[in-house]
Amino acid sequence: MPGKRTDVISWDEFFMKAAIAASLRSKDPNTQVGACIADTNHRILSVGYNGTPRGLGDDEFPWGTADDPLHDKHNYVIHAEANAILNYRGSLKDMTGATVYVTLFPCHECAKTLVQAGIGEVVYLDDKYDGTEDNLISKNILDRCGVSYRQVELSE
Ligand SMILES: Nc1ccn([C@H]2C[C@H](O)[C@@H](COP(=O)(O)O)O2)c(=O)n1
Ligand SMILES: [Zn+2]
Repeated sequence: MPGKRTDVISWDEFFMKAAIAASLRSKDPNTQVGACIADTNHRILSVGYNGTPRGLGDDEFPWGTADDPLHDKHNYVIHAEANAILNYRGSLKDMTGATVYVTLFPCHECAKTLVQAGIGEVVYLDDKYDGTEDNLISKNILDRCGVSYRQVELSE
């Protein structure tokens, strides 16, 4: 009788790959972000990616940045983490102790939202805005609110 397979992917890898898959739906030409929220029983609660609000078609949306705030994508896009929380259709009142897997370290607005949703841990892939003011505020919020965070590397 053959033995069981042992070279299965880890839970970290599984959920991060789900987040990466979600990011592939993003129409943002510069930064595509995906998020996957998993509970402590290794069940996926929700996924999301950075995109436009319903009613603002992401195909027609001008995905640029501009000095004029009216024409800057940052003021319109819903972030991947926020979409993952908003997309949740389960019956939990909050996501206490759940982990969010996100392909980019959360911004400070998402950090606040994740805290308030009860997320206990952030696992991230990239931290390309490390050291920026927004990134420092985000880490300050997570630290002060007792949300842990760690970076993962994928083997391939
Ligand atoms: N944790 C994050 C950070 C950023 N986003 C989104 C917001 C924008 O669509 C894009 C960032 O664009 P960039 O300033 O790099 O041109 O990523 C997110 O969803 N989650
Ligand atoms: Zn954000």
